[in-house]
Parts: sequence; structure tokens; C-alpha cells
Amino acid sequence: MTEHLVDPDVPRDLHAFIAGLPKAELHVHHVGSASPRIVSELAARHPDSKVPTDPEALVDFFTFTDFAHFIDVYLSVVDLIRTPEDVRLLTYEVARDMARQQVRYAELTITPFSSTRRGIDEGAFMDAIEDARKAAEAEFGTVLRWCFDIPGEAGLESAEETVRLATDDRVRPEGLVSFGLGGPEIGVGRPQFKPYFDQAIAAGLHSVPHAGETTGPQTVWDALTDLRAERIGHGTSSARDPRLLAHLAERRIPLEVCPTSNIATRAVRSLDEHPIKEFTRAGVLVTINSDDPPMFGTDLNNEYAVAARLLGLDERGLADLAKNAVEASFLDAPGKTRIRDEIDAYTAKWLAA
Ligand SMILES: Nc1ncnc2c1ncn2[C@@H]1O[C@H](CCC(=O)c2cccc(C(=O)O)c2)[C@@H](O)[C@H]1O
Ligand SMILES: [Zn+2]
Repeated sequence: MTEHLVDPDVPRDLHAFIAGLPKAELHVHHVGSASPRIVSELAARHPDSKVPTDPEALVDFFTFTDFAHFIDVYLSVVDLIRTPEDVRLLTYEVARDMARQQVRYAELTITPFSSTRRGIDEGAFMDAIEDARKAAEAEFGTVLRWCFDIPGEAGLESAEETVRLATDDRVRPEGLVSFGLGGPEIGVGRPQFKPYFDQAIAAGLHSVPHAGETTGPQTVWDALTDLRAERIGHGTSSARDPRLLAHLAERRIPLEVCPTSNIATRAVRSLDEHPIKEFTRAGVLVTINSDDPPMFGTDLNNEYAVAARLLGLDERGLADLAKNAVEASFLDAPGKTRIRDEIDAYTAKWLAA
């Protein structure tokens, strides 16, 4: 258990339960998952960068004044990923951190445009993530799948490039399952990305855009209508539209909720004001995620502890939350059954002890 992440309002027993609970994670960014150790290592490899090499200084560097500041800092970390070896190291180490938290399956959001535009060869990039994926599965037992996202603010050129990399059989990696849209939402309307999502969906990919993180519920409606979203990244502002909540619940469209992220980027004022409870009350399928864990001073286990506090959950409630993520994932049926069974067995054993 990471001591600084122990929520004093959550019993230590529950923290221990969470630490051993088999989990799936559906909303977590590749570069945003770089641990302070990896960031320091990459910053030392590339000394012209403005990213601090000292982990203590990183805590300050990762304190954000608003969402735009967060994206600014995020891009300075993106600038540290310069070679296929950087990509491989990052991916492999991210999987190791996940395995330590008993993450059995993760859909990792990768922004290939950010790497190819910085000069990394696309074939070498795909080989690097695939090598790391296979090594992680063999060595840690953590299954990784990819979501390629468009960095919306970088314009339609980035959408064009992302959909090409996601659908061209000569480059598209085996582990790719979904297509997303990230970055700032203000001034970056969802409907303009419809043709790219149509193309990705036609190629067999699932649609998982960010929406309603920093703008209102209309963005979520647009993501559903124009981008045919199967899950919504964040969807925080859905709480302001009861008709939307009812729609999400009725269609069983999951929300990928990332509580600490929303506070760190100042999308929500405080954890106590987070609408997660309104989501569950409305019957929406809620999944718990960490988004960019080291940048937000969190990890997935801590997000489960936060959810336990905000939703008043005990062990069974937490196990149900973990099973929500399995249900909402793009794993095949046998894969889902395997993790669900593992969650049930772990919980039964814990409660019998
Ligand atoms: N909470 C989040 N909410 C939303 N997105 C998040 C979140 N966390 C991480 N991201 C990532 O940030 C990227 C943003 C990258 C971006 O805007 C941009 C703009 C112009 C140029 C370039 C470039 O690379 O040259 C990049 C997204 O694609 C997404 O994967
Ligand atoms: Zn995100």
C-alpha cells in the first residue's frame, strides 16, 4: 500500500481489500501513466527538456491551475518520448505498475499522432507498443489493449492521421480495440470528428470519446449521436441533464469516471462535489479509472478507495464496481468470465477469513 495514498476516511482493511482485488481499467493514458521514476529517467536522457528530473520537483510541476495548464504540462512529458526505445520502456513499465495493483486487463489510450509528428517512425512505434504488450502479458499476466485517440485540439489533420494509423492493415497493431478523442473540449466540437469515427467503426473499432469532462451535457449527446460512443470518457457534466442520465442508464452506456483527475484538472471543485453518486443513483453503469495517475498523485487502488468513500461501499460494493469495468470492457466473453470469477473467488475468501 502506498502510504501517501491512504485515505484516512476509508478503513485500512478496505484499502487492503482493494489492493488485492483483481481489476480492469478502461480509461488510462499511456504518457499520462509514466511514473516519476520513468519521467525522471526520460528527462535525464533528454536534458534539453523543461521537465524536472527530481521526483520531489515533479510534484510541483504536476500541480495544475486549470485544464489548459494540465495539457501544457502533459505535452512537455510527451516531448520526452523521442525514440521507439522510450516508447517500449514507458509501455512496459506502465504495465508493471498495473500488475502491482492487480490490474488484470487494461485498455490504454495512446495518441500515436503525437509520436509520429515528433518524428518517430510509425512502424517502429507500433512494434514498440506490441513488444511491450506481449512481454507484459507473458511476464506480469496483465493483458493490454489499445485505444488510439485523436488529440482534437491538434485539428483535423490529427484525426486524419490517427484514423489512418488505426485502420491501415499494414500499420494497425494487433492489440487495438477502440478509437477515442481527447484533449481540451472547449472550442473543439465533437460533431466535426464524425467521418473519422465512422471510418474507425467500419474497420471494427469501438467508439470511446472523451465528452462532458470540461464542457456541458450537449457534448455528451454529440458524442452519442455523432460519434456513436459506446462508452463515455468522464461524462461528468451528464449529471446536469436528467434526460441524459436516464438515456445512459437505459442504453447501458458506461461512464469512465476518474474522480481525482477531475479535481486535479479543476473540472470539479472538490471530491465531495463529484457527481458520481448521482450517476449510480440514476442507474448508470459506473467504472472507476485513474486517467493520468502519477500526474494526479493517484493510482487505480486509490480511485477505488475514493469511490468507496463517496458511494459508501463495502467489500461487496467494491467487487461489484470492479465487475462493472469487466462488463464495460471490450474483452471477449471467456476473458470477462475469467476475471469475474477471480473477483468473486477473491471476495468470498476475504469475507470468510
Ligand atoms: N483528462 C484528460 N482529458 C483529455 N485528454 C487527456 C486527458 N489526460 C490525458 N489526455 C491526453 O491529452 C492529449 C492532448 C493532446 C493535445 O491536445 C495536443 C494538442 C496539440 C498538439 C498536440 C501534439 O501532440 O503535438 C497535442 C489527448 O490526446 C489525450 O490522450
Ligand atoms: Zn482521459
